[in-house]
Amino acid sequence: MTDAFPATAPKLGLYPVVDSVEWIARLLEAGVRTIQLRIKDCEDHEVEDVVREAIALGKQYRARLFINDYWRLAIKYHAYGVHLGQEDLDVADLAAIREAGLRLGLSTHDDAELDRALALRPSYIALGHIYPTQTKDMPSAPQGVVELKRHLTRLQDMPTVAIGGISLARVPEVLATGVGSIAVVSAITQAADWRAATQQLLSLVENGIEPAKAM
Ligand SMILES: Cc1ncc(COP(=O)(O)OP(=O)(O)O)c(N)n1
Ligand SMILES: Cc1ncsc1CCOP(=O)(O)O
Ligand SMILES: [Mg+2]
Repeated sequence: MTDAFPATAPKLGLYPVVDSVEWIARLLEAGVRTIQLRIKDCEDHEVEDVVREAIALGKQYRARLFINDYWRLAIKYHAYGVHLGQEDLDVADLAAIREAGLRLGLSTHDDAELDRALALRPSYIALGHIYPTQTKDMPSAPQGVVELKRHLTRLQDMPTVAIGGISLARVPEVLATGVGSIAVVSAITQAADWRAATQQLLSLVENGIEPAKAM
């Protein structure tokens, strides 16, 4: 059996996914403790400064900062973790990520992808997209909360994250599935008042989550 990736918190809580150091800084200041830097379609050298700064901020706030896609830079600057999709798995050096001590989060959309992800023993598994989303072109249909709940039955001892089209109003029905974390982009970045939206999301999603013993 393959070695497991390092553990993360059993429940990751509110998990904003953002595309700049400015967003990382303001959300960490607002109390977010799980966050992802997601900048699409750049070469490593184009994003290196941003990734390095984001990782430094994550450490300053003792936050769980995941780098999407740029796993080489995440290793180079000792990020808390990396988030990879199924296509990324075909090219990333998973052994190097694990040996560097980084946590690994994986995207899944269906049972076959869940099988593949579980076999890799990642730190968390993300399930999506739950609802229609304007933020990313998705080739598949939204899975909805009934399918999410069915998938979660296979993930009893695995930290889980739901993503895709999750608005403040939809949070209660997503949380009712038992998922441990809610990842959002537009619910924060497109909100009329991002600070108020973040506080409302934090109190809904993190109410009742015990502080993790380890990061
Ligand atoms: C928490 C979380 N879940 C899923 C994704 C999507 O990742 P991926 O499939 O690699 O697609 P891109 O984000 O790279 O377009 C995510 N980023 N975060
Ligand atoms: C990156 C990603 N992966 C699956 S859905 C999605 C976008 C989620 O954005 P939003 O929360 O605005 O729907
Ligand atoms: Mg990706």
